[in-house]
Amino acid sequence: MSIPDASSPLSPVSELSLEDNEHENANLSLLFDRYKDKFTRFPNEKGWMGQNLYMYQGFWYSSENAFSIETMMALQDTFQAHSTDIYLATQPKSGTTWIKALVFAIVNRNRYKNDSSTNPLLITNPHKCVPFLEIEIVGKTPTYVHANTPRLFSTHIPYTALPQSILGSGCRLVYMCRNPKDVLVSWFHFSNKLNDKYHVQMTIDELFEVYSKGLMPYGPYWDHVKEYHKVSSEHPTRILFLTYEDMRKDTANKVKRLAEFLGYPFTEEEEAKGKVEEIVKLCSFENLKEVNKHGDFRKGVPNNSFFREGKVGGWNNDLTTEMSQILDDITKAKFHGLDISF
Ligand SMILES: Nc1ncnc2c1ncn2[C@@H]1O[C@H](COP(=O)(O)OS(=O)(=O)O)[C@@H](OP(=O)(O)O)[C@H]1O
Repeated sequence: MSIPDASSPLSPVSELSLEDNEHENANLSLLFDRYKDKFTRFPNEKGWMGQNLYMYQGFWYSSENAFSIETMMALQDTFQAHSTDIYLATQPKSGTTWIKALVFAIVNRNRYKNDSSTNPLLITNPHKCVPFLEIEIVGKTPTYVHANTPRLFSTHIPYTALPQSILGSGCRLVYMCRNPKDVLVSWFHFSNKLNDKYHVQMTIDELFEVYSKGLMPYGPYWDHVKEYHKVSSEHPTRILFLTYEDMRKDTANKVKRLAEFLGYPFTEEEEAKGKVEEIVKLCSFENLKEVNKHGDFRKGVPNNSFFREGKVGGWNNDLTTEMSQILDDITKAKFHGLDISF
């Protein structure tokens, strides 16, 4: 696989923008109406933010937003993967934004110079550099993803619910997971930044209650991780399984591993020139937080809501000893016999 060089046509940064518009919303509701009859008959329960979550093939989905059960069903019916695509899969709050930045930076390292007038990572949210798979299907097609190869997408969809064309395409997929206690606490702070959008607040006790039952969008957390872990151990050249904690501990070596896996290994010359460290710095929490101080990713979702403290083990400040023990017990039972540690 060749590395795009500086002579490849550049995508203007303006093309990376994925703003809502009325026309797209109309297309979206037409498309989604098709699935309503079906999913409203699925088992449902109240979960995150008091939303009705629907159970489909063992996982819970919300409805009527871009990350919905309708979107997932529409993707299953229509999405066409390319064998050169790269997919980044995560449970929400597990480091999605970071892995998007890293993979975008690795793949495009010869396309964008490290200057703040051209490099998208110095201008915009990593979520706009690597679109969610969901956005593609709802008509908000960013020109960037078609203009450049490989196409980069991210998704929170569980492995078994991915569109068949992804499963059969032979493309590469990176999965990143994170300590479920830090994931819960990250959800907690993020959710309460979305008051304008949802007009609800959840206490940590309320969130703990639904989270530990798996009643979150794309939950249960544990089953999501287990599925990707299993397929990664069966197909290690196609699916790379990473943890947020390992990435944090040894970012430079993990970036090299990631680059190799993706087919974009660093040359000796690049390493000697400090290219790996440059990418680590470009995608660091501090840098991305600074770039995303202002503005909204979507209506009611501020860019800065994706950058809180980026710590390993920060759950300590918000969870009680009892909550921690309950989550540890669930994790121990669910991950029994698997080499997953945080
Ligand atoms: N560059 C970088 N390095 C390390 N950590 C980072 C980085 N960018 C974001 N974060 C932290 O990731 C948490 C948000 O998770 P996600 O990006 O998965 O959220 S989302 O699913 O896209 O909504 C959230 O974690 P918490 O700080 O614990 O809430 C972010 O702070």
